[in-house]
Amino acid sequence: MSDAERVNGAGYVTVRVPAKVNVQLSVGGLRADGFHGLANVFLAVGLHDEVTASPADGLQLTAEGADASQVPLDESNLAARAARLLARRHGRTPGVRLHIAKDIPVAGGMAGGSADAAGALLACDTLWGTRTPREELLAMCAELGSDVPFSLVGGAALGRGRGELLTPLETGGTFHWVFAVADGGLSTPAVYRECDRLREAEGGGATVETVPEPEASEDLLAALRSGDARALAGALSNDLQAAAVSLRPSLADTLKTGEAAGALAALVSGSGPTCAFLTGDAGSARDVAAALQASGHCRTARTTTGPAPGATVVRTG
Ligand SMILES: C[C@@](CO)(OP(=O)(O)O)[C@H](O)COP(=O)(O)OP(=O)(O)OC[C@H]1O[C@@H](n2ccc(N)nc2=O)[C@H](O)[C@@H]1O
Ligand SMILES: Nc1ncnc2c1ncn2[C@@H]1O[C@H](COP(=O)(O)OP(=O)(O)O)[C@@H](O)[C@H]1O
Repeated sequence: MSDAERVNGAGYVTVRVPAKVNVQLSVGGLRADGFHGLANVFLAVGLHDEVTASPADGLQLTAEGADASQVPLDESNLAARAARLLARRHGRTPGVRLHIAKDIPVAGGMAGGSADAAGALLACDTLWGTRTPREELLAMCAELGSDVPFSLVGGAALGRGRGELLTPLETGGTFHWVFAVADGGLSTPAVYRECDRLREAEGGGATVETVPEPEASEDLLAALRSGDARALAGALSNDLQAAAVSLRPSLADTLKTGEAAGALAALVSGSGPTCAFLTGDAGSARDVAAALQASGHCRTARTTTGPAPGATVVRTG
């Protein structure tokens, strides 16, 4: 029997996966394995990719959406790597066609590739009827990338280690955000390297011997719990922001434009170059987005809310 016939009745499975913003990204020293220890507070937001898995004899990959041309469709694609990893775990061939409907900016600091990896794992597990235990799925996510476990889980969570060791966090309300999407991405490893370079240039060193172990901010966790946007605005932080701005100085103008238009706070999302603006309500978010759009300091400005649920099966047929 071919993989195409071995599908437990499902013709396709579509999984929806959210983007993230890091409301706190505290970066520790460079570890011997090339990663940095983090206190990474993730918030999932309502920009989504959808990954559809359907039976095929080999592994096929397609993508659609405004940024689809920037998505690698070779072996390096994180969704394809996820399908191969799951197939290997269950001793089967990765017979699947994966289609990515891409709405998360590519290389934008919003974990779009991680979203597709988590989406492909859940879609293939559902299509193949392999019923992988949640803990094993999370371990496979961590193998695929530091941010991938959070894409599966969604909501809000503290990521320790390199970001893969998650503790879910309570949130007391909905936060309104604007995201200024830049033209072109930034490479995550390059931004971490720039962070290390800046630390060394300041004379402090950049390794675990010299940089203190990062900790989650109690004020930030309390603001998330209470749902108080003003309190959250006062507690937002990103240790990679200076490095992202150093590599892309125009981001400073983008951040200022959103603040001047009434955002409660502005910060770079993860490794950037997407800039995130926290606002008090939906109306203020629309105003900030309009000002950003009119300024020409970004390619496009998107309004949305968080927290959003993690990877979810939304359609089967
Ligand atoms: C910066 C963050 C913040 O959430 O996200 P993005 O802004 O890229 O979305 C993450 O740490 C990105 O996580 P992810 O994109 O999954 O990274 P990985 O594939 O695991 O690692 C890619 C590379 O980034 C660097 N890296 C990543 C994670 C980490 N804790 N320390 C690191 O130094 C390493 O150079 C590593 O080789
Ligand atoms: N499914 C995917 N979607 C987007 N990028 C991917 C994917 N698979 C691999 N990549 C690679 O990962 C890099 C980082 O992309 P992405 O996850 O969108 O950004 P970030 O790490 O800034 O959140 C891209 O430049 C691309 O080469």
